[in-house]
Amino acid sequence: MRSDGSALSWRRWVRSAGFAWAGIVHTYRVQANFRIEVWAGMLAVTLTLALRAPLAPILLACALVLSVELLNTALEAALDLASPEWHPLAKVAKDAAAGAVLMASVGALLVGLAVLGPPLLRLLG
Ligand SMILES: Nc1ncnc2c1ncn2[C@@H]1O[C@H](COP(=O)(O)OP(=O)(O)OP(=O)(O)O)[C@@H](O)[C@H]1O
Repeated sequence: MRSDGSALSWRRWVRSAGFAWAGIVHTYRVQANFRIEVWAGMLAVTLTLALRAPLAPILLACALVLSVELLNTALEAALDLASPEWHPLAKVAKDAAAGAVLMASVGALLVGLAVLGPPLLRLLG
C-alpha cells in the first residue's frame, strides 16, 4: 500500500518535472533575453570555477535571474491571453514584471563583480 503511494507520487513528480522542463525549453526558444541569460550564467559559472572563487553566490544569482525571466514569460503569456487589447492594467503588470527582471539582472551583475572582480584583478595585475 505504502510502496504504491510512493510510486504514484514519484511518477507524478516526474510528470510535473516534464511540464516544468517544457516551460524552460519553450522560453529558451522564444525569448532571446533568456538565451542570453543562460549563456551569461554558464560563462559566469565557468569563470568562477577557473578562478576558484565562491560558487554559491554566482549560482544563486543565476538561478534568480533565470527564475524571474521564466515568471516574466509566464505573465506575458497569461496577459496576452487575458488582455490581447491594450489595457492600462496590462501595461502596469508587464512593466512591473520587466522591472523585476531588470532588478534581478542588475543584482546578479553586482554579485558577479563583487565575487569575480578581486580574483580577476589579482590575475591581471
Ligand atoms: N496588452 C497590453 N496593454 C498595455 N500595454 C501593453 C500590452 N502589451 C504590451 N504592452 C506594453 O508594451 C511593453 C512591451 O510588451 P511586450 O509584451 O512586447 O513585452 P516584451 O518584453 O517586449 O516582449 P517579448 O519578451 O515577447 O519581446 C510592455 O512592457 C507594456 O508597456
